[in-house]
Amino acid sequence: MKKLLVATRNKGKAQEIKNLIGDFFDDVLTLLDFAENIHIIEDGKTFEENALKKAKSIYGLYRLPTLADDSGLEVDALGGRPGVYSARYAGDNATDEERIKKLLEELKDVPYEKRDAQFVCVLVFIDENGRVYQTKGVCRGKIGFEPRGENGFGYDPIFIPEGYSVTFAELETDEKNRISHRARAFEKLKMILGEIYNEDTGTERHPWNYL
Ligand SMILES: O=c1nc[nH]c2c1ncn2[C@H]1C[C@H](O)[C@@H](COP(=O)(O)OP(=O)(O)OP(=O)(O)O)O1
Ligand SMILES: [Mg+2]
Repeated sequence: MKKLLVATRNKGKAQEIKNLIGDFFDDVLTLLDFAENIHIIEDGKTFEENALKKAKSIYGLYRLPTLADDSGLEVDALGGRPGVYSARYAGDNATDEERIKKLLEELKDVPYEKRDAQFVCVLVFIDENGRVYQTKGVCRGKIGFEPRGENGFGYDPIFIPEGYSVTFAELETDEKNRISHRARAFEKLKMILGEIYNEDTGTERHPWNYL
């Protein structure tokens, strides 16, 4: 019975991770399944630092295979903000709606041509032996002028991925999970998991190729 612990409290993110992880693990648990109220302070300056901190904190407690996802939205017109502060952009206890409202307000005078942005996802995986692996995925797009769609979570209702005219929240779950920043980071992670857990792939084990 192979377990994976996912160091997240975000329901939407947890669901996507369960859809994206594949069948390397029999059981995928998140912090939402734990009785204890584990709280990790995300004080890193980069997605990489925060993902590593989340993964190490949980691995240190349970010594089981552990995955952390640190992600966020970088808006070109704002010099990359909110970036690593995406979750806390409108204060610690704000809702997704409040974060979206604040971002739209900040961008109210920015024309469509200048509303480029990207979602970034950094995954850190620590295996049962304590080895650390990291992957990253980026998805470019535009910030819309008003929220549209009901699917997904977070900033999905205002993010229009490149090549589309609808928001992430208007896409079917499966479609978002084919093209998102998280999907791209998972494609690389799954190559690594394939090498760690299916030794018969015949490929050499050089995880740094996937950074
Ligand atoms: O696909 C996405 N679609 C919409 N919004 C997204 C996405 N991916 C990240 N985001 C937003 C949510 C949150 O405002 C921030 C991530 O912050 P981040 O610290 O990584 O996650 P979190 O605090 O919500 O949960 P946790 O740290 O427990 O995993 O970027
Ligand atoms: Mg967080």
